[in-house]
Amino acid sequence: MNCSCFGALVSDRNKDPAHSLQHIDGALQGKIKLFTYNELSTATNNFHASNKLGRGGFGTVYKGILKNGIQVAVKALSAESKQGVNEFLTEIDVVTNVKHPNLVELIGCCVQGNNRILVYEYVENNSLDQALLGRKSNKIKLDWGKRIDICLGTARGLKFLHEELEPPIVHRDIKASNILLAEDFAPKIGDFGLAKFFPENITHISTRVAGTTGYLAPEYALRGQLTKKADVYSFGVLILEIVSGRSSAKENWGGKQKVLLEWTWELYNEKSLLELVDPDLEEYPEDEVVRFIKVALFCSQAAANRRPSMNQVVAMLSKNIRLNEKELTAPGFFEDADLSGKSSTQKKMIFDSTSRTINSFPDTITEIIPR
Ligand SMILES: Nc1ncnc2c1ncn2[C@@H]1O[C@H](COP(=O)(O)OP(=O)(O)OP(=O)(O)O)[C@@H](O)[C@H]1O
Repeated sequence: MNCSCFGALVSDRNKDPAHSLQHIDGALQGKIKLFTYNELSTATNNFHASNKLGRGGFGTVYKGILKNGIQVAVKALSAESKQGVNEFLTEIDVVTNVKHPNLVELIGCCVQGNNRILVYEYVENNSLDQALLGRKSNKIKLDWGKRIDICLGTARGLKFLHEELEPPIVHRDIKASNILLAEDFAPKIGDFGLAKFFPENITHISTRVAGTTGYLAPEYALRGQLTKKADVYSFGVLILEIVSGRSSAKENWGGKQKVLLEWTWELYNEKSLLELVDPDLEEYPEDEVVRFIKVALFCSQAAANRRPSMNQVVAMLSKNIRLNEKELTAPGFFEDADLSGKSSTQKKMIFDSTSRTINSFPDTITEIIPR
């Protein structure tokens, strides 16, 4: 599937900073459903607070009902949003025509005056973040069966982005708040605002580091090297959250100052991985839970080239690939990291999110052996 319909438009805009939104509006005609501001204002009861679904880094999301009765999520980008017209177009470019049951569908947009609004399919059951890690009132009871489906569905969505699109898409911000749960709890990956086109013929894109601390792959956080394997790393951290019901953003797991991944490695070494399991989970098959945790460790290895592809991850989760444990080289992978020139905030972010974890990596990690 080809999804590069707006590439030219984005680069035109780069050349011409005075490029007007009206001009863009013209360019979008026929490529995506264009809503008027009035249509969306009516759908959301004038963007009324009672319809507010949440607020993200780029603006506020409202629930709306279109004239034809279809429910939508309307993401109004704030005027002061860091997401400029380029990113807006990138988001549209990336998600238009990209359809998969595990991806949130972009239905249309509105580019009128200074308004930049995205219209997505409405996803019923809030974000995984709220359901799993949120306040008690927002929490949803997710049994082991649902958790398997969420892991597998998310993996299939990512596999689609990485392996089945031309050019492939690296999401760049896989995290629990970007996984929405449908009525039947099927996961849908949303928020493609940070996604970039990723042609197969280059090994990585060196780019401004975006994404969320705690989920960031070390080579991406330290060197800005972005490959599909950065998403694989984040997905590994996400599996740990799903199995444990614990947030990767906190650093107090295992009774000491430890991030979730660090604690998991410790439990792995002690052969007590089941301690990680969410205390809210009443029944679960132990061997399967351990397998999922090990897949998470495969995914979040320090060395990007040791991480599996999403194709392999789907196979590992569905038990089509046998896991085998072998000696490997993870520690010291980033000893040569050059942090000169990084601001103290950048250094803190890097160390918080990655180095402490990397330093505690054991000598033995697992390798995938196809059956
Ligand atoms: N398509 C949707 N259907 C239902 N609710 C949605 C939809 N999209 C977003 N939401 C709700 O709006 C909230 C904010 O979403 P948004 O994508 O703007 O930010 P985020 O992912 O939480 O954070 P960030 O922008 O920093 O990544 C989500 O947590 C979710 O509760």
